[in-house]
Amino acid sequence: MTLLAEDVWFRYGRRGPWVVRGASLTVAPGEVVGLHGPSGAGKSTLGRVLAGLVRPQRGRVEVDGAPPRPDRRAGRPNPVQVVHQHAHLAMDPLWKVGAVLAEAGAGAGAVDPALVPPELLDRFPHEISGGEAQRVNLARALLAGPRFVVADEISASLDAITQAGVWRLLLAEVRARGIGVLAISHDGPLLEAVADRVLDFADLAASPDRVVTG
Ligand SMILES: Nc1ncnc2c1ncn2[C@@H]1O[C@H](COP(=O)(O)OP(=O)(O)OP(=O)(O)O)[C@@H](O)[C@H]1O
Repeated sequence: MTLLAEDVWFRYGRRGPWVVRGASLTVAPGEVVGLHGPSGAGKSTLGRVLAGLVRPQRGRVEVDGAPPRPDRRAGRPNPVQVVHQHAHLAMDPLWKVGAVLAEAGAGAGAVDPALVPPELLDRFPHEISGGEAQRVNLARALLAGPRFVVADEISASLDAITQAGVWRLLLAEVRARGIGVLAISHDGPLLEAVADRVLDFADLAASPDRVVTG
């Protein structure tokens, strides 16, 4: 089961500039692939395309031969889960952490206490730190039983020690479960430290003679 993007083109609106221009990549099970590039390059957009949250105008995205999407009839979540940079924004401020995780399917003992310590469960999002909130979001994504995780600048707002802790926990979980990760960041050294290989967003673009016009 591989996450595959082949010659993907994406733009916002019918006349907007191409943000993703002929990108192709694969992420294998258990592999951590870094995606590096400057701010505004289109990395998050490509991440959203890979998770099936938006459809490319051209090209294809597949997980094991099928587009990534939830199977609501079978009650199966999307096999590609996204974790975003702004952890607190991804949580309902009126829901306690325990309720957030229960909604994601957490039964007793389903969440590794190293990831979300039990004392956090009875707190509201504004009562936990940014690093703790990001760990809750990682736990929520993992509860969906994903085959792949798009980790989009997940540690950009955290200090170095908290950043290292979040990555250590995520890498332990994905290695243990054979989950593939696309780690998106503008931080090259971070990606070199956590990823098996690092792709440069600029290198994913089609050569100039293949650029689509119109
Ligand atoms: N919903 C949207 N509608 C229109 N344009 C958008 C939308 N989202 C992003 N863009 C534009 O697409 C381009 C790529 O944005 P994107 O967020 O994918 O870049 P990025 O490389 O992830 O940047 P960053 O590292 O700052 O998050 C930017 O020019 C941005 O303004």
